Amino acid sequence: MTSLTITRPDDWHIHLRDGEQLKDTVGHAARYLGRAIIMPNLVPPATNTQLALAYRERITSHIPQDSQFKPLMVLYLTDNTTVDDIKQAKASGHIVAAKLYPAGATTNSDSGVTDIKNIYPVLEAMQEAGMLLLVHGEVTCADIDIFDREKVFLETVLTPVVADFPELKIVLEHITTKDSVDFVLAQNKNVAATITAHHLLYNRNHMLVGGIKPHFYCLPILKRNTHQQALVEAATSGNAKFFLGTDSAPHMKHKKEAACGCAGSYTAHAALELYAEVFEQENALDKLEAFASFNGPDFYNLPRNTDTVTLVKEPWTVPQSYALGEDVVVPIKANEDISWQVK
Ligand SMILES: NC(=O)N[C@@H](CC(=O)O)C(=O)O
Ligand SMILES: [Zn+2]
Ligand SMILES: [Zn+2]
Repeated sequence: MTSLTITRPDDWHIHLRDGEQLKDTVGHAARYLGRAIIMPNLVPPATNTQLALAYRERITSHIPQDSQFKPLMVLYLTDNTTVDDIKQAKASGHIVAAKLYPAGATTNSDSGVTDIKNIYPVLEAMQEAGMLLLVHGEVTCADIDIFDREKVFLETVLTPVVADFPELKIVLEHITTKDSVDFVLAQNKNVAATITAHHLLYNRNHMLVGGIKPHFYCLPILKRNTHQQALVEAATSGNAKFFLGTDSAPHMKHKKEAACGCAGSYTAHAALELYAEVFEQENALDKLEAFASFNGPDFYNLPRNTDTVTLVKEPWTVPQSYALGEDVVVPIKANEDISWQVK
């Protein structure tokens, strides 16, 4: 196959950052995505409607005229989020979900939730309002191994939440383990998951064998290849519980290539193209449209996009970096070829 036309895709988990970086991150995201769920882990985080809507304005000011890109905003949950915060967010019409960052689990999560019980009234209000809960699913206990943090989160946090809020729609974001695939499959229709391109393309050997590769360091951390294989099977299965969320997370080059490097991998320069490589390898290009363009809006109860984009098989070489404000970001597959591009 040398050309593939699908319904315009959306990205159900992306980081655009803020300030001088926005023109660059929005530029990449707005090239062909219809919508994107914009992560709220800014400094300071977007913890209320006013902050989220102001952030939305800053994003939209960078969307090119000819793009139809639409940012979907997310509220950052803290121990202090109130039921009223949820009601206001829902009423705004622009905030479609709230995000659970266990405090300390990932980049800019220090203001996150320290104990899930602290937000039980908020989860109740979200369930009632029909607002989705997005989850960074890792525990943060010092004595739990970093490779086990997602699995332990399923057992100790998510299992009770699903039992206590059966009507709450939950997206387990950027899943990295077979445990999460099995968990999501075992739940009712209100539990789904996003999968990144980098977790489909890589496992921890890519990050650690032959020298440490900081641009593969993201959270949840890349796991062993058996987990990678389970993710590939889930993504390419056509099952409606799994959909596209790149978790494209730009960090300045010098903050990644450092003695203590930041977590996050940048994929927005080639989001759909990277997934296409995986789906092609699996002989599953016919399933790409469901994963990229149908399952996400269906789960969010939003209309599917009505126009199309076309991928063509014309190899190109990824630049070694892209502008990111005053600095640069090193993308996934820097200096390597990608066989697909969006026309
Ligand atoms: N995935 C990451 O490793 N980093 C993300 C945060 C997140 O999504 O957990 C970031 O904001 O940089
Ligand atoms: Zn996360
Ligand atoms: Zn993320």
